Amino acid sequence: MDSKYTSVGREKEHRITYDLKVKRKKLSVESNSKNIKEVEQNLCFNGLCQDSNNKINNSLPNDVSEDLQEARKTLPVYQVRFRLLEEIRKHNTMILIGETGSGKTTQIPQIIHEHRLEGKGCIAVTQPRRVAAITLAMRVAAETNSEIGSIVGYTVRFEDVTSSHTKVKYLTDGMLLREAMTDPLLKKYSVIILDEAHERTVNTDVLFGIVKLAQKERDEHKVNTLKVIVMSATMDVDAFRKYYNNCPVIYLEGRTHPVTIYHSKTKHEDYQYAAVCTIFQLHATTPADQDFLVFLTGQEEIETVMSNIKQIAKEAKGPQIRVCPLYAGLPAVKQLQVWKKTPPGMRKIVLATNIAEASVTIPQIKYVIDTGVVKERTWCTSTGAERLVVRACSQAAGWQRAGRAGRTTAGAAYRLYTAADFAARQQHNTPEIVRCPLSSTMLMLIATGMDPSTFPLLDSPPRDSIQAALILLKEIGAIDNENNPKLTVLGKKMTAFPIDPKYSKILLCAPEHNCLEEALSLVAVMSSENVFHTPLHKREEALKVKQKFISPLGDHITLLNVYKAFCKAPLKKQWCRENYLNHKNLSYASEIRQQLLGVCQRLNMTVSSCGTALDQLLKCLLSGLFTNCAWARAGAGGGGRYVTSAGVAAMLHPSGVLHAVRPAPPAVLYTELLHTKRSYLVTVSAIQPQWLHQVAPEYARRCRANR
Ligand SMILES: Nc1ncnc2c1ncn2[C@@H]1O[C@H](COP(=O)(O)OP(=O)(O)OP(=O)(O)O)[C@@H](O)[C@H]1O
Repeated sequence: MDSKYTSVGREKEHRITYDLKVKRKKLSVESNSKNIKEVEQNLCFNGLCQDSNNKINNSLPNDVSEDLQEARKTLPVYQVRFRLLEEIRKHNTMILIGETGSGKTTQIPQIIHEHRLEGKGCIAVTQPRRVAAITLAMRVAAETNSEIGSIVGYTVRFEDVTSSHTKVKYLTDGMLLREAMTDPLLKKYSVIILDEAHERTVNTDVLFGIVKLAQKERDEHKVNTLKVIVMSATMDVDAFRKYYNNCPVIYLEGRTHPVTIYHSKTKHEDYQYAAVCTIFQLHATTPADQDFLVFLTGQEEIETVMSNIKQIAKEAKGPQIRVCPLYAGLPAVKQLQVWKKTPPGMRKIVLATNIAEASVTIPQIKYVIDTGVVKERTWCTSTGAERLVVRACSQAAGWQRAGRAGRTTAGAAYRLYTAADFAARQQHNTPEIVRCPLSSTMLMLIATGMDPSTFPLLDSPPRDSIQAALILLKEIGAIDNENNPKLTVLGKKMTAFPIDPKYSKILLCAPEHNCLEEALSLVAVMSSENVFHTPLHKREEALKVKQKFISPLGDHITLLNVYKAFCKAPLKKQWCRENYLNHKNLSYASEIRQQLLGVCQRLNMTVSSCGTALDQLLKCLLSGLFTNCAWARAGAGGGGRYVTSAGVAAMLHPSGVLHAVRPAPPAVLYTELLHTKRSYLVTVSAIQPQWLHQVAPEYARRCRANR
């Protein structure tokens, strides 16, 4: 037993101390054996089995009523609200651990507000993902019987649904960071709840430091006290506790509904195939009102599995199926369709990336199918190359995924990997801050008046990453120097845009090139996902159709042509289908454009068009992306081989329009450097080498000297 930890238990209303690790093990208790047996019989040909050690269960009643108020009362957090309030009153910082679905995110802010603990201030609850922030706010508004945006609201990128009356605000961690740029002490808030701390997104990691410093400074200057609550079901408690000066850890026991966990008996070579098999095995044997949630790695994979399901469903036994995709690049309206009830007799199958992994409740999900993989972007500081890797997710992610079942009724999670595989996985997520480019983060830190070299981070990123980010910011003119950086006038304007600083630089330079109309469209499309849809079986046809959009200047102008044609098309969905374009991604781009235009208007920028003078647009692109130049390699036989300004040998990506052009242009501008088996330049345009001297003379001189 360790006196560091406090447990507030449903059955134990008095304070007890536990060693958390022992406690977590104790949660894995015996399950309902009848249930397991039935499932085993139905699924035996897929090699799935029940693992009696990895089952979440509890002794709570299973009688969730339709009435929201009654439902609240059954949640473990609600049961211990008075003890919890006492702890919150007593401590200004605390860590709160509680099972998935126990009511941390929906109940704690409400309980604080019901007892007016926030005083004149507001309660902020941060979420790593926008879909979680929106749906949680909607749920809590419904529970408090208030209109969304009044007492309970949300703020996510490009959308603020709050008012002066808002007391409980769900917001993405990125949005709270943006608020910190104008008010580093976050004075508006008296309570900040940092939820899903285990996710370790770069924004959450920075926020940990921002609130820690804000709290200290507010204490020192006797500004209203800031209470900080760090929450998760699966976090690395010891590391966090140390970071927050040995603050108390409150452990909340119990969950409302049990979740039984099954592991595959054997390893699956093809997890997509295993997922589809599992879906149809369950589909044939379970009632229609029990929905499925399947975790996959990305949009393309989701679309492939979706089309497989639709194909097989035509002949499969079982109820009618509605398949709903859920991934970050999906327009907000489409994401929220996942929460729409299906008509009686129809089963919903949600195919999601890890954006549905934490925080969200999709009410009818009974079964979670966890492929156990995640797609992660990693980045190389020295070359600027990004790598997209599909890798095994952490144990914490596995627990979170399982926790999406058992929210409104008992559920089960089918892990398409073995128990031994699970046991061998890393316990916690690798912090994003150690593997991603930091220019946006550094810009935000500098904007809040922090010194990047002394800023307290839970895990420090490699020194090279910080240095590379500062050099880039200096080069694009956002800061005055790298050692004691201050924002320039341009840098200050860049912070108004919630996008990569290279992209905001493009927009800010656009008026002088007379091309803000086009730059907005292009930046919006580049901020969305791939707009081309090239099905394998119709590849030739799709490529033929693409010809009508192609510009000899390269991929950027081709993308612009697509976007312009999309805007003009009257029947957009049908038009996209006929032209092998992704309707969802183009609609999302149009949403982003609208929001970016709003920022430009607030900054009084002149929105004009360069018409056919597309050189102007390319020069403007270069003003933000000049560090992304590459030169044709001498003696490479004009075969599309290039070397980047960082000295990386790379080829034009075969999907690009310049790939087949001979002779290959002497100099190009690229959006992305991607490493797979080889290094590729992705989304490329031809440029005139002298343009670089015009838009970034200092950088051009250095490049020439290095070449
Ligand atoms: N949109 C919703 N529809 C139906 N029930 C909901 C919804 N949101 C929350 N609930 C109910 O409230 C419970 C508590 O949800 P809450 O998000 O507060 O839990 P949590 O402890 O924060 O979980 P997690 O750690 O997974 O984020 C859910 O298990 C579910 O029963």
